[in-house]
Amino acid sequence: MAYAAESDAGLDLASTTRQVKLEKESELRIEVGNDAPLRLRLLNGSAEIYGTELPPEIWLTFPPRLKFAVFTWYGATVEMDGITETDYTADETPMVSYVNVHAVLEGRRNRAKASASKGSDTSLGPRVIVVGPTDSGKSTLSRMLLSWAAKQGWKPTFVDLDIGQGSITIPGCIAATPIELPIDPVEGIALEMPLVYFFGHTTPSNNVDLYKVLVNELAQVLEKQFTANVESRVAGMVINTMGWIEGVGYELILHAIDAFNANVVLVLGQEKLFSRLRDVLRKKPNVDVVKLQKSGGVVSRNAKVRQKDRNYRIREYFYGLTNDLSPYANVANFSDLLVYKIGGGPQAPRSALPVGADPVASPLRLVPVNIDRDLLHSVLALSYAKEPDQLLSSNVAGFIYITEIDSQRKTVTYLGASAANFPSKYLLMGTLSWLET
Ligand SMILES: Nc1ncnc2c1ncn2[C@@H]1O[C@H](COP(=O)(O)OP(=O)(O)OP(=O)(O)O)[C@@H](O)[C@H]1O
Repeated sequence: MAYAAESDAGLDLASTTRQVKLEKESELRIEVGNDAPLRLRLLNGSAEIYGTELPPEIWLTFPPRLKFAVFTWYGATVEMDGITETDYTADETPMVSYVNVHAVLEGRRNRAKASASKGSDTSLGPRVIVVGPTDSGKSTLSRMLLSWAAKQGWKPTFVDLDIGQGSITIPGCIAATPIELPIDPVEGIALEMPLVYFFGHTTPSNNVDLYKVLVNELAQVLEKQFTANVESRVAGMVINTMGWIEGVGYELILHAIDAFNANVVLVLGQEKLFSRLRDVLRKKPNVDVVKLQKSGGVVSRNAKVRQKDRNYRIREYFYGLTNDLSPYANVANFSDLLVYKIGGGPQAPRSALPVGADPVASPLRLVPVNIDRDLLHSVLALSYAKEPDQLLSSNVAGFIYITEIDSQRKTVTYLGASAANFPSKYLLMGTLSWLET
């Protein structure tokens, strides 16, 4: 695991170090200060961060603003060095109910594995979808369930449908990746080759039809992979969702449950959503709807903080969590790039339509984008499509950030995360932009 480890040598530990003793089944909740990282180590006992065990004695470095909890099942002492925004211990947590869910999922994985070894190719592991309002701890619970499963040697698939605050790649995308090791508390998910679809907006209301198409596409690709890969199939998936639970948001939850054939729905922190889903899903005997309590440690984030977090995620894509990556600045000719948007475009004039029909915008229409200064500061996705008509159904290899447009020379300057060639000439654009600061 890529822990940010350091030795003690040469460090002045006198000023801000302190020890915290944690009783069994309690947690230390921390918000790292805004300006400097925090170092923390486990001195004795055992403890975990969102399902991943801490190594004994090794200092870990947590970046500014990170919010997390160190939980212990049996008691532990940890040492901290640095300034926190807040830190306090809490002995009331929903962790026992969360680990009970994990135990039930383990049972299902074992049963699926046993039936697969008897030759059944219908052996399906649990497909868990985590739903609830914003800031109910959905991502955190998803992460725990994945890390606990990986610790037992399973390779569950993580599906992140949260285009606002996802944890696999930049905002505006839905994505999936296998989890082979407990998730690193500092670095997050170790990515080999995540399967990423570019929606291009941070709220689904910009194009609900496109969002559904991409969810279906991702679900179908995973279904195919599961058919070929018993290990993934029996480990199942954990699907994280957005916090939009009313109106269209609610419809999109039902759509995702159907698309992925979810068989366990975990509802965090909202009675109303739980009873609505339980009533609607009663028709499906194979789907269990389970209500879980929200942790008191979950930190609420307002719209401004969410926007900032999105910018950090984009920055992290190009520069790494601790500025450890060097992006590539490149120049391309306008003619080298074919940029498309999905949705909108000129509507058919009323005169061209049958009497009584209303002109509607076409949400799935491919619209070529002229390269001009409007593209400045846009984040574009590099599609695997070989032809324009594959753009809707193709996943993406990565992203570029447009830093300069020279209309006279007809060149575009952009930042890319790697020097590798683009997978094709086709790029996708949405409303995602970033101002590098
Ligand atoms: N027990 C805890 N102690 C301290 N911080 C926590 C705890 N649980 C969650 N958090 C923090 O609270 C924040 C919100 O949690 P999380 O991202 O899991 O919520 P969410 O429901 O997925 O939010 P969203 O709807 O925005 O996706 C995160 O920064 C997370 O690290």
